[in-house]
Amino acid sequence: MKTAMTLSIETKHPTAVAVGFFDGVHLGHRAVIESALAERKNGLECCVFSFAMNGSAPAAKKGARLLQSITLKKQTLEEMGADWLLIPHFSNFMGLTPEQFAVDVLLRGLHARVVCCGYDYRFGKGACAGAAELADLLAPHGVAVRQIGAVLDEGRPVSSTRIRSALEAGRLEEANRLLGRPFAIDWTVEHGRKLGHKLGFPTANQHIGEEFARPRFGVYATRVLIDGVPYAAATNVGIKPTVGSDCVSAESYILDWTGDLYGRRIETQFLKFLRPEEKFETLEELRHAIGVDAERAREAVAAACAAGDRT
Ligand SMILES: Cc1cc2nc3c(=O)[nH]c(=O)nc-3n(C[C@H](O)[C@H](O)[C@H](O)COP(=O)(O)O)c2cc1C
Ligand SMILES: Nc1ncnc2c1ncn2[C@@H]1O[C@H](COP(=O)(O)OP(=O)(O)O)[C@@H](O)[C@H]1O
Repeated sequence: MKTAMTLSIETKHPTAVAVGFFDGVHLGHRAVIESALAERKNGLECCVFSFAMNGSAPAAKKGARLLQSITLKKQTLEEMGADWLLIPHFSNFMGLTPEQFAVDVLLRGLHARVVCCGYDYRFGKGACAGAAELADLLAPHGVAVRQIGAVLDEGRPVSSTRIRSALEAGRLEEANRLLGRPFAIDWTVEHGRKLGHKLGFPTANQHIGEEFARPRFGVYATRVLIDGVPYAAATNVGIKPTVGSDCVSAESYILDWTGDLYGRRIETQFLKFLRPEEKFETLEELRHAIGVDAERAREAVAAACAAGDRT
């Protein structure tokens, strides 16, 4: 998959373009992207047109915590089989009229023959246009627009907002079901206070930035991928009230693994919520609790693998 931050691609090959921000690449997003991917059999390349929100964002997305880093989004789309991922800054096209976006970007820049969008897609300056306007603008050029209906779960549309709420409330199973795979973070491992080694449970610390979704504070059974190899782990998300911390992090004690992870990017996939984060009276109580968590995590990860959960 080729990735660019531009509003055009460097080949003249005709494409099927999936348009949307696609935060989390959940089941609803997948339906839109799969519609574009299906055009590969007709000789079109599949191009996903997303964007980055550095400083400017569509009104509907302002302040929303993101479900996924750009690296995880790229990885997911690559696994799905997209040929192109475009992630220009939103500010590079937010001022375009609907016609400029349709003709200059989709048609001339991306050589679109088919454009696939979601049930609530908006575009053009101030989000002034939708799928019907897009179809009207592109039909004279022989470009088809497909609007994909909402994918429902328990009668309600799957949405990034719904997934974020489920995560924050500790309803991890619901979040993972709507995502179609486990919620994951892939931040670089940072140094902590070196207390983990003293407790007998070294932890790989991944800081969760302000702009990203935070699962409910507590302990989770997780799968950690180190260079793509999966290991069971027990991960605490929160502020470590027993020892105190000024930022939110995910700290994973990785079972049956030893080595140095500082500065390395690991993927932590959340499989099961085990318990809320607690303030313990003593470090000995904390140490004991982590030992119990580790065994529960081992069982939960084994059960998830046995149930055929994606690795
Ligand atoms: C499985 C697990 C569960 C944890 N649960 C808690 C908890 O309930 N309360 C808490 O204050 N810290 C909890 N922690 C975080 C520990 O306080 C932290 O890992 C330890 O202090 C080491 O910190 P360091 O990485 O800065 O050295 C947990 C850590 C792990 C790995
Ligand atoms: N089983 C393991 N799980 C997690 N980290 C491990 C493990 N074994 C060794 N490490 C290493 O130890 C570091 C964590 O040690 P710790 O004492 O908790 O220090 P810190 O306070 O910097 O997190 C990790 O970043 C990693 O490099």
